[in-house]
Amino acid sequence: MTSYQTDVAVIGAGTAGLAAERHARQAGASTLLIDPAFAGTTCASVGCMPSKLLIAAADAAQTIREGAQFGLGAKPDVDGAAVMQRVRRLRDDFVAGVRSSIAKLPDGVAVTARARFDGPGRLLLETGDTVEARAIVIATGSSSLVPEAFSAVSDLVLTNESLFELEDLPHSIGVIGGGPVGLELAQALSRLGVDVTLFEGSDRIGGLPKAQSDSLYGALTREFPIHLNTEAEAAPDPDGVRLTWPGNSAVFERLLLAAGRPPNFQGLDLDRAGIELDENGAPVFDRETMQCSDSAVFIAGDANADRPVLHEASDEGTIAGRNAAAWPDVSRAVRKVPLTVTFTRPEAAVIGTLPENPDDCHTGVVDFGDQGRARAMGQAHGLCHVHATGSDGKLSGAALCAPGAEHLAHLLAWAMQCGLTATEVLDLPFYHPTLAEGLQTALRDICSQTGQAGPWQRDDDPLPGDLRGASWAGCTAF
Ligand SMILES: Cc1cc2nc3c(=O)[nH]c(=O)nc-3n(C[C@H](O)[C@H](O)[C@H](O)COP(=O)(O)OP(=O)(O)OC[C@H]3O[C@@H](n4cnc5c(N)ncnc54)[C@H](O)[C@@H]3O)c2cc1C
Ligand SMILES: NC(=O)c1ccc[n+]([C@@H]2O[C@H](COP(=O)([O-])OP(=O)(O)OC[C@H]3O[C@@H](n4cnc5c(N)ncnc54)[C@H](O)[C@@H]3O)[C@@H](O)[C@H]2O)c1
Repeated sequence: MTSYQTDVAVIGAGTAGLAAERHARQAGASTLLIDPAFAGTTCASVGCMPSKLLIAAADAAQTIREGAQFGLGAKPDVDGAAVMQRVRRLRDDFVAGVRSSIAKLPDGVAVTARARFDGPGRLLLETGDTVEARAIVIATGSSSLVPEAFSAVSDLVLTNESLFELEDLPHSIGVIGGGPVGLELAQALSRLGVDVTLFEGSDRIGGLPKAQSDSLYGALTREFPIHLNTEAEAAPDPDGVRLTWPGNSAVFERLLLAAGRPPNFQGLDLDRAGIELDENGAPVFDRETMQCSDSAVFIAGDANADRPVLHEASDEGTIAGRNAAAWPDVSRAVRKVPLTVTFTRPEAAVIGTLPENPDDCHTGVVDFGDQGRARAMGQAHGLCHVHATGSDGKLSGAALCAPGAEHLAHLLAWAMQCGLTATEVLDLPFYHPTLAEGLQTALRDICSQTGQAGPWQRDDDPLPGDLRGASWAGCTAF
């Protein structure tokens, strides 16, 4: 048995945990990074990267399929086994990259074990070893929810952990859950020739506002059926899984569960950590310090379920690691403008803060069904709302369903983080003909609502490109 003593112990070697350990060590603390597998992060192994690899194959198939509208005749001939092989081959490269950085950790930092709390500042490892730490970072990530209702068909159930291991694509699949995971994978599989039906228990998909959810629903249901407000029941069938829902039933070869990803708290014995837990048993924490109450415990990444996306896991790990090393001198970080992108086609994105009451803000609208570049590309579909507050029309939030939304979302997030108003963004260059040009429509809309003149209408109009008078001209983020 080993009794480890360290300044900072980090539980979980995912994106958040790796960042936390690195930053605690760089701040001069002794560190331990504890993980049962060091599998190379959820993102690289079973999350962001393999899903985007599958989507890339689906995009290639769809480009061929959509050739007809341009006068091109061809049909995709999908070799499912080859598709899955490429997904795994490139995925393994990404994982190898993460593992090689783990291998470069200083000797003795990485400890292979599952950890649980044994008291404030104390961990018990499944190996029987113990850890005493001045501060502890919880970075245990999240896992697919597998509702009890699907236990009778568990041998045919897939999650993001098993899907990418398939040797070949199934003929048909029922997808449970219309969040980002379900939508991205359902559309990719459908475009690769799998017969897909998706079931979403609520009236919206992608966690989007109603208008963008409706717009995305309209685009996706041209490709595969989506049943909203529907929780299907599953039963074994000689040919696979029988799903039954009001008024209907169908048999699928496989079932993909994408019903949410609760934090990995099982077996962590959080009640022994000496921290305050909320009514769901999750640690109460501060988003700007990642500190749990006023304790020496910090929580980062999907484990805190606050902003469960990759770049936030990395940022939160950084904040948690630095503060764990400095504890009790904890500093507050300024968090970035929230940004999420769902890689469906069209993509969906949410940026900043959306208004609870539309009357509280100015809202500019762009209909991508009538946008020049989108029409030229044969992808004219989508709806974008840009919100602004105050009499000056400062951008505060946006929701997009649009072709190229992954890029448009970044432009809007960067503008929001720089504190720009609609009229200031309109002073920036917009190339023609681009999808970004579409945003001008929404921005002008906001200008007309605030009474702020857009460029070319002001008495003191600067010459195009002369930004010296703009309030953000000294913005250090650029
Ligand atoms: C299919 C899919 C696609 C996604 N696509 C995107 C995307 O395109 N863009 C994006 O931004 N985000 C995406 N995400 C989300 C993103 O992957 C996560 O937000 C991110 O990986 C979370 O990192 P993490 O460090 O919190 O968790 P993880 O990387 O999951 O790390 C947690 C670690 O904790 C370890 N652990 C758990 N319990 C214990 C314990 N008791 N003791 C020791 N170790 C423990 C685990 O073994 C694991 O190594 C996707 C997620 C999925 C599932
Ligand atoms: N592109 C990206 O950035 C990306 C991609 C994938 C995942 N992620 C991250 O992973 C997180 C988890 O995504 P997710 O899609 O797994 O979860 P989610 O919680 O976002 O969505 C799950 C959906 O399943 C539905 N649901 C739950 N039980 C159901 C049932 N029995 N029948 C029908 N519907 C049911 C819920 O109503 C919900 O809409 C996301 O919040 C996101 O942050 C990000």
